Amino acid sequence: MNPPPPEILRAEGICMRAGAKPLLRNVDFTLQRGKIHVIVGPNGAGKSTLLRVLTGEAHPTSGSVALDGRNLAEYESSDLARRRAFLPQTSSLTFPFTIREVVEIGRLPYRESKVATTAAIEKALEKVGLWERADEGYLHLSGGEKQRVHLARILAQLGQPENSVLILDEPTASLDLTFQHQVFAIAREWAMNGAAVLLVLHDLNQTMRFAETVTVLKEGMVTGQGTPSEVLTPELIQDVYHVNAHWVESDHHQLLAVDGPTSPLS
Ligand SMILES: Nc1ncnc2c1ncn2[C@@H]1O[C@H](COP(=O)(O)OP(=O)(O)OP(=O)(O)O)[C@@H](O)[C@H]1O
Repeated sequence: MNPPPPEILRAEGICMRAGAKPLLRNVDFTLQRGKIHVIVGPNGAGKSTLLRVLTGEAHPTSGSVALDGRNLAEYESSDLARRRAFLPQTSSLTFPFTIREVVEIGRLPYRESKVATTAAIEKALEKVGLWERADEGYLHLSGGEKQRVHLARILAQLGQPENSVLILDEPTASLDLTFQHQVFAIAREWAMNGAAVLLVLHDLNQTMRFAETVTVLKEGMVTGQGTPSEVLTPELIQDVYHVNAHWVESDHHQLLAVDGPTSPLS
């Protein structure tokens, strides 16, 4: 059997408005199997809005999103759920579930035996370091622990990695250093197994280190797209974030040294 084509998701000419306010302006975007793509941009640039369009949660005012050449709207919801999973910045859940039960929600798109469900839950919870605590209540967990449970839930939701798109919105925001690295290890592992991984990040150091390709959004428009070292130049950073900064070589990585704002914030 031929391997699937590298491109898995294509968004073309995405425009989104809220009333008269343009949120996204003519955004083009592709995701490749086996690669980590990162979206960066200032607060309010439209990153989360774009993710909601790419997952099919929000409908663009114009433009289209296709997964393996088929418009998202043409997929059965359970088929789509097995193929793309989305971790939003925050997930609200107020019912007194156990950790295991929250992750089990990820298996709803599957018709399978109890044994298979338990195995999938265990595998996902092991990845985020919470298997030992599977029977604890979810509601009393810390913010970072809850986020790890939801990460396990969406990992459990996905089927074959090479047919999957894993989308995480600021996944490291509430995590300590250990679990930040765990999230990147999970993202890398899924990409190595053939998934397309899409992350929204604010940290340009993490972006430089983990992204194969990057899209920079500013005021709903793409202002840069390509490899991190091509795109994240001091000039672009100054234009987008209004700070003077330069990259410094450090052992195996590049680190961003921020010299300060280009002008005082008003
Ligand atoms: N339904 C809506 N109605 C009106 N405005 C909206 C709506 N959804 C988003 N916006 C606005 O669109 C802009 C982009 O929001 P979005 O959440 O996509 O930004 P973001 O780049 O993810 O920001 P952050 O980095 O702060 O998370 C914001 O100004 C937001 O207030």
